Amino acid sequence: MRIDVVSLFPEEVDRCTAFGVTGRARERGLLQLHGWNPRDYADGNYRKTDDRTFGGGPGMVMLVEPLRRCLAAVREADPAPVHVVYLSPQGRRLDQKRVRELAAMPRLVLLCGRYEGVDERLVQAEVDEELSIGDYVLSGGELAAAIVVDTVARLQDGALNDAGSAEQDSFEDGLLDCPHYSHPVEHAYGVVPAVLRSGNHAAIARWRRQQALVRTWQRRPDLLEGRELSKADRKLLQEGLAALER
Ligand SMILES: Nc1nonc1C(=O)NCc1ccc(Cl)cc1
Repeated sequence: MRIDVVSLFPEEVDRCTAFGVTGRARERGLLQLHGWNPRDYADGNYRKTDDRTFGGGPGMVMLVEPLRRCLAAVREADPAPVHVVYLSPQGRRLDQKRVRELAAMPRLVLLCGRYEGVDERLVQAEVDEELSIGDYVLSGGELAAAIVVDTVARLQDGALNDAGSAEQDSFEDGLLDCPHYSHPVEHAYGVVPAVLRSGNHAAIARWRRQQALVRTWQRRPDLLEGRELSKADRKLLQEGLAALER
């Protein structure tokens, strides 16, 4: 998968995705990341990329023309069709379902804004999708872009070892993850649940599913709204909640 990042600070996304699973996916060529700076496509001695906003008020707006030229160069750089994503608080909220869809695309272009915004005419003419990582305001779109790169990189074939891909499948079905434990079995902070050391894989899978259901019910009931739980899941959840009462 190829991702092109358009940003006044392309190195920020490069550095945020150069480590761990994402860094390895890049080293293995599972993900190619290219940075582009609209300042390289701006005119004049100051290579102006922003200017005052019409209508008055504080702040500057990113100019349409340097971005247009930059995006033309990005499209030109590879024959694969692009899907242009603009990161902003006005976008649709990113979730794992959309991450999976983005991860299956051959190319993504991530447009990172700075200042108060991007000239709306550029957004209307060039952007396929506006995405938000949450209801708060960052100083620029770069950290949001890095999150998109991270989430799609780990879904590339070969990015996670087998165990990792199994682990992410459990989370993928829209529930919160179950608790995890490792050595030592006994510690001042508590003991590892016996079922996890029983070697009974069916019981372990059942316990993990029950924990995921109970946690989701307690912490993120919104994830269960409008979701038809199977009979088995409903039983697991009820049993798990009852156990908390005891
Ligand atoms: N929340 C978010 N989810 O995605 N992006 C954000 C965010 O705050 N971007 C900051 C931002 C975005 C565009 C411009 Cl022009 C300036 C600053």
